[in-house]
Amino acid sequence: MGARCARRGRHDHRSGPVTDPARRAALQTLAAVRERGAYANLVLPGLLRDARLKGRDAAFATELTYGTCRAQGLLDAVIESASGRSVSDIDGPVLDALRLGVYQLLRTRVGAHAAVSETVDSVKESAGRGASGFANAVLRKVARDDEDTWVARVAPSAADDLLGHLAMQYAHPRWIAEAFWESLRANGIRSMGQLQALLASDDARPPVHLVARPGEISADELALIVEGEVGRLSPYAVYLPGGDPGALEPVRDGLAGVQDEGSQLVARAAAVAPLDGPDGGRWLDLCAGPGGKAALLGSLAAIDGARVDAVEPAEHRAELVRKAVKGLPVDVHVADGRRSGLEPGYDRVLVDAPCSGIGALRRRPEARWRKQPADVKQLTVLQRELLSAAAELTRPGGVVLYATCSPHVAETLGIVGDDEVLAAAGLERIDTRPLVPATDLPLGDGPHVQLWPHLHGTDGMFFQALRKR
Ligand SMILES: C[S@@+](CC[C@H](N)C(=O)[O-])C[C@H]1O[C@@H](n2cnc3c(N)ncnc32)[C@H](O)[C@@H]1O
Repeated sequence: MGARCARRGRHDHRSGPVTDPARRAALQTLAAVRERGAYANLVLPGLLRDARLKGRDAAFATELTYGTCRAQGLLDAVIESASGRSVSDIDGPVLDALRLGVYQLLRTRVGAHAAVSETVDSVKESAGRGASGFANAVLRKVARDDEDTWVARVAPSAADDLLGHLAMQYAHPRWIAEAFWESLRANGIRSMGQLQALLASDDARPPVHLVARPGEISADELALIVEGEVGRLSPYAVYLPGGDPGALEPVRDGLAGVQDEGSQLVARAAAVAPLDGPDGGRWLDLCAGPGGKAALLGSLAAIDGARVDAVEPAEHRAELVRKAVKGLPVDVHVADGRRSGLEPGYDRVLVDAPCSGIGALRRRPEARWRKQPADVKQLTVLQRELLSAAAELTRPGGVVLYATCSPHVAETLGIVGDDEVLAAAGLERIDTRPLVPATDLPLGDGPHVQLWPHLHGTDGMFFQALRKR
């Protein structure tokens, strides 16, 4: 279930501006997401700064904004049921306010009176009296019942359609819940309880993971400084209990960064996978932007005396890679990975392929409602082409590490589980599980690794190591 806000009716009695600054920042972000396809996590921090919101107020605004984005499908179903109107017939600013209001009513401990009156006031301000009367009627109706009652009303019945029910309950588009279920089964997990746990953890506020840069600081030292907890899987991971990671001294000084633990494991696997023959120190990151894995690979390369070429076709993303790898033995190339023009003979090649990203939805609040099943088909063509380009650039006995932040079968086993694709590229699968440091957590039957938020606490990363014949 979504994380609950701990604040009750703080904004009941106010003077001054009609909408309080936290809700105003949330509404502005929701409008940017709806009108211009903005990313909530890129828009909100600037608005918080402009409004000088800090500490608990910033946390409140963040929870409202991201929670409302994540839960949109469920909120819309409730709004449609309570209003008798399709959300497509409701004006954008009114719909934003209703979503924010319904989120507060169903998924936070904000008092009902505050949630309704704040929403009604903001609608009056943005859309006039008539619209505010409509918002008032809808919210009062929603406020009569709790989340479970509304889910029972708007979701398919669990007895007839359990997957559809769970998708609505945990605010996921049905096609994504179906893709998760297909992937769980392909990974030998056949219980609907596991699907439920996966959707629930994907629907909750994600923990912040830090990476302690190898050669700069250890995870133990970092955990001590930031009062965090050392990670369970990656030797570089630290879990941050809360607060703004950008404000931490080790992050500001470049000793640590923000990176999901699963992504850390991928970069590490690319650096430690066993080669046939000695490592000549030529490493390649073929899909590098924005540079999180390139930075970790670069730190490991520095220790091993290796050098990394990092390829990224989008100039603005290549610039992010340059910033991320500053001071490390990494050369950034703006190029299409399918025809990079680089000299073949690499010992290690990471293909962190462009993918649907449905394994990392918890970190991208609005993404699940924007993605379409058709995106996947197009991406699989590109994924195959990048894998084949990677194979051509790898020396015999070298390793290609294919990874996605998606568990979708078409993007994972559909690519590296396809014997014809691998034979054409001269690649063979090697057991990837030993590339994850010893753990009690289940890693499946291999030879790939599929991580899951509910089992491993990471994003849903997939990776498979492949040896070039
Ligand atoms: C999943 S992201 C990589 C994330 C990155 N490895 C990191 O850890 O920060 C995939 C990247 O591939 C890039 N990309 C898209 N098409 C590509 C192509 N034809 N060749 C190489 N990279 C491509 C995208 O711009 C995107 O930056």
